[in-house]
Amino acid sequence: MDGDRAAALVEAFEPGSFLLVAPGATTAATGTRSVVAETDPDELAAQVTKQLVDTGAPIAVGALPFAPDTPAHLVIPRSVQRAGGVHPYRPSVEPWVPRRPEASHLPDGAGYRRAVAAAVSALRADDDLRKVVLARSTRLVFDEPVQLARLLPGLAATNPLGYTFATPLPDGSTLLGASPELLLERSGARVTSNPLAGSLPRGGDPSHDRANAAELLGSAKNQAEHAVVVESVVEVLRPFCRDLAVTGPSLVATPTMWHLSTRITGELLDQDVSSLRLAAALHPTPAVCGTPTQAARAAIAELEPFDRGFYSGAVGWCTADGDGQWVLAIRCAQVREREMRLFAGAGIMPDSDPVAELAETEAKLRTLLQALGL
Ligand SMILES: C=C(O[C@H]1C=CC=C(C(=O)O)[C@@H]1O)C(=O)O
Repeated sequence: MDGDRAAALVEAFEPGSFLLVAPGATTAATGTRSVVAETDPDELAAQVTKQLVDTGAPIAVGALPFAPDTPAHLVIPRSVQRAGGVHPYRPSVEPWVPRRPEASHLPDGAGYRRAVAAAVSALRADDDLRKVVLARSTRLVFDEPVQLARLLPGLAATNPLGYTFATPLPDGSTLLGASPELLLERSGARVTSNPLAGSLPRGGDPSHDRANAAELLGSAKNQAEHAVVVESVVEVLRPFCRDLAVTGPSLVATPTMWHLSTRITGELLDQDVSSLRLAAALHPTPAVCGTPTQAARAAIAELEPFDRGFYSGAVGWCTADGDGQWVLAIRCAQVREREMRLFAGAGIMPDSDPVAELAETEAKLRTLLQALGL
């Protein structure tokens, strides 16, 4: 059965290789024929297509970073295996149950609330600045190396609607996560994006949970935060597509969060434009950066005390014909030996409440903390 094949791919994961477990498809890639590391989006897409054509490899896989001056890390793999969806999925590998790690936070809770308050002041003082996404990072140090192969199956199993991924980074570390958000998918001429923005944590009991969902749908702040993202995705895709259809917003749930979600679909005018080129054009959407992009980037550089690296970039794959799937690198961590750096951000609007935004990042961090049993 295809589900069994997909499960076998998930459970055969080895550090250094690539895995993307999407709702209807599982993609695994191992080995490195070559790496494309470019900053310019046109050059990146062109080089990846050329290498795919030259080598005959079925797909390129990898990650785009957050910062525009950091090169992407795209790998032409030696071997690719693909299967359908894995869900419903019960892992047969024993989960990794680490002993409690040492934890440190950058910034700490008070520091994050101060950064949100500063962003709110900037947003209120400047009519052009509409939204800034501020992130924080939690560093966990375990007493043994992180067991990626025993962590991934559980992460995939508990996120059936999400995109569970692991991808190698240029410094030898791994980016691992379970993203709820599809940046861009291209299949032939058909293009789909599914921006999420505007969130509330899931409630503990069913009535609290339903109340949070209703509150999110009725929240003017969250609807405005969401609209900014949809507007930007439509604006970027419009020149490439005919017949853009926008459906939403509706609610989607992850195990830890409620999100506002809009589905945007279109038909490509020119099929020479690859999924990678489109993903690079969309990136960074206001779901991870803010709007306008340059001003939001400047605010992030001033208010976030760490380099995002590949967090809030994109992870995915692309064929020589240009088809592919790219998801936002969120609900993720960078893993190296005994260390995991988790990241979570929240969209800050002029009426954001620092306490609520901190709680939102705590809930987002739980995607990985729960998979670790913490
Ligand atoms: C930036 C993150 O989430 C984004 C995606 C969905 C909802 C978001 C929000 O409501 O703030 C964020 O824009 C993250 O999880 O680190």
